[in-house]
Amino acid sequence: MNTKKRKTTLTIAGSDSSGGAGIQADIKTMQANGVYAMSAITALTAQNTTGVSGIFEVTPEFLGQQLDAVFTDIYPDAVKIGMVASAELVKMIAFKLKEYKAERIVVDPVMVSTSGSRLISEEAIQILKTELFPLASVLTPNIPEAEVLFGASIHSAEDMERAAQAISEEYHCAVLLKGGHQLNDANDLLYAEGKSRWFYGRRIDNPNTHGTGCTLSSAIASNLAKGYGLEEAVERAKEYISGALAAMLDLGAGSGPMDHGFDIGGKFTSQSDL
Ligand SMILES: Nc1ncnc2c1ncn2[C@@H]1O[C@H](COP(=O)(O)OP(=O)(O)OP(=O)(O)O)[C@@H](O)[C@H]1O
Ligand SMILES: Cc1ncc(CO)c(N)n1
Repeated sequence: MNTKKRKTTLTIAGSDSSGGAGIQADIKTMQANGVYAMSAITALTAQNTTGVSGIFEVTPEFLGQQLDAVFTDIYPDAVKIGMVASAELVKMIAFKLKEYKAERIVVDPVMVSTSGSRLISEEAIQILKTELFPLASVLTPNIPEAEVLFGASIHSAEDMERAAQAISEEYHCAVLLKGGHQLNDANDLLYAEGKSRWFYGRRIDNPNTHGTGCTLSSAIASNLAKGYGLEEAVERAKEYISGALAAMLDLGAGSGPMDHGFDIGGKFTSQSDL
């Protein structure tokens, strides 16, 4: 009998019925990056490329049950956290991650969907800061989220540097400030262990950007699970998202999903470089 092992990842996030963001984007990304994907769902959303029409949260107890089921059996090598709408759910996640001593935690502080719907309460943002950020290996805010955390607006590369450093120092974790909301380029800034590094991206002329944030954070978690250091994990994730956007999939009436099936030559799925 020939059996094999595989590196494992867990996404703790909301479901997107249209499959472009949330749990579905995370699982597609993890699969495409060669790791085994598991999920603990915080909420169901009724959502498509044009907007979010409903949110149905699970109870904190049921989220806890999902986390117990995963951690006591197939222990994840890395964890990605996405949409968590309420303070009680955030508290449950923090409690379980500490109980199970989870490592390699990527926190995407999802606040508003690509289509403009609010996905988190004000109270939950406060609890995220105090309970979950300190457990993170890296936080991945976009520019509007970083403005909320930094408390000032961000208009330039220098503003991004100041904000990433301030957030990193305040919450004692690395920060990847994503530049997808800039007009002319798609450069992301990593601030970790007292130094910053830019990851330059060519801006791809594709209006279908539903789930870019979920995809990037899941690709980073996959790479951390595979054993890459943070900088290399981000570099490879940036390459992955650029490829998924450049594949120019066009589905739905609004901002459509990316293409996770573009991995020509198995560069991302390969386990041989581990
Ligand atoms: N048009 C684009 N061309 C190239 N890269 C892009 C483009 N849009 C976003 N990205 C990249 O996608 C990643 C996600 O960034 P973005 O700022 O869009 O996240 P987000 O706003 O959290 O995503 P979401 O829309 O899912 O909430 C970053 O690496 C960013 O540079
Ligand atoms: C469920 C879910 N998580 C995250 C996002 C962010 O784009 C979204 N639109 N939906």
